[in-house]
Amino acid sequence: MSPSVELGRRSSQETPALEDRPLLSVRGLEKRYGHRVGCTGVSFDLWPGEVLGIVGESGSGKSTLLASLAGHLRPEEGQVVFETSEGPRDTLKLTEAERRRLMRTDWAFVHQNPRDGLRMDVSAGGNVGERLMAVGARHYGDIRGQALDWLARVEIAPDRIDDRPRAFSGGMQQRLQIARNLVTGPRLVFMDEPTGGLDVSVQARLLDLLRGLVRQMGLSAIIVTHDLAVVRLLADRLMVMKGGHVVEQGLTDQVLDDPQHPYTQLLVSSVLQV
Ligand SMILES: Nc1ncnc2c1ncn2[C@@H]1O[C@H](COP(=O)(O)OP(=O)(O)OP(=O)(O)O)[C@@H](O)[C@H]1O
Repeated sequence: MSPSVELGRRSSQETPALEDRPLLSVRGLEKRYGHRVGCTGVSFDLWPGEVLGIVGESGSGKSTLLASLAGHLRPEEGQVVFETSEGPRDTLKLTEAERRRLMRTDWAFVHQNPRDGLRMDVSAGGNVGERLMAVGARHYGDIRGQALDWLARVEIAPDRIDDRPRAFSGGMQQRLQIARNLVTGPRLVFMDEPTGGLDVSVQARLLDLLRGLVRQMGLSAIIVTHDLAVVRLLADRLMVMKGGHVVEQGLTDQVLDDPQHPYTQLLVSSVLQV
């Protein structure tokens, strides 16, 4: 059985070819905290293999948007339509069991703090293997083999496979979290400040690694960051947020080299002055 989530069915007649449709289609998304706006009026399409960066100052609504897209928060308005292997589904209308299945199969979420995305009392190999088992893998030798392969891909030495993440550095923990998320070949990866909280040299190595994996695997990803260097390296397209609104979106190089909105101009020039 395909590891892709089984959600809804449409006949091939009414369903155009997969490549003709976005992987994720978001319309009019709004999340409020009481009277305070978290994010509002957010609409965009994400195409297969595309990486979208979301940038903005602290409090602009980036994390709220990401959490709303990934189903961690319940938005009050809007649609988040994902192209499942069985056809498009509005993920805001999934049952809790369907949503959890989606998070184990087609979707992955890389948290800023690896502790939120790893099981700290389970070995490195176990952390990677657990996600494989969640999609049906049962053969111990295969699971350990794939875990070893993925540890190598994220540059963790094979002799650390039985160590627990708390014995790892911050950078290693983040690389392990990435291996745990990517081992099942998700089709869409959400990343919340994946290089945040790391030393500059560790950040650079992680970014390099992420860029390699994104390209090799043709991953579709949505990456929230306040760091324009991260989106310059990773994102095909950029969305700039301010006060819960998207103020500008477009191709990354276009937005960064020729920003149209005064807020984006400020954001870009403040980085250039550093
Ligand atoms: N749990 C919450 N309860 C009430 N208001 C919240 C909550 N979480 C976020 N907000 C508010 O929603 C708005 C957007 O916050 P959000 O955390 O999404 O911004 P952000 O761009 O991710 O900021 P940062 O980069 O600092 O994480 C802010 O006004 C914030 O105060």
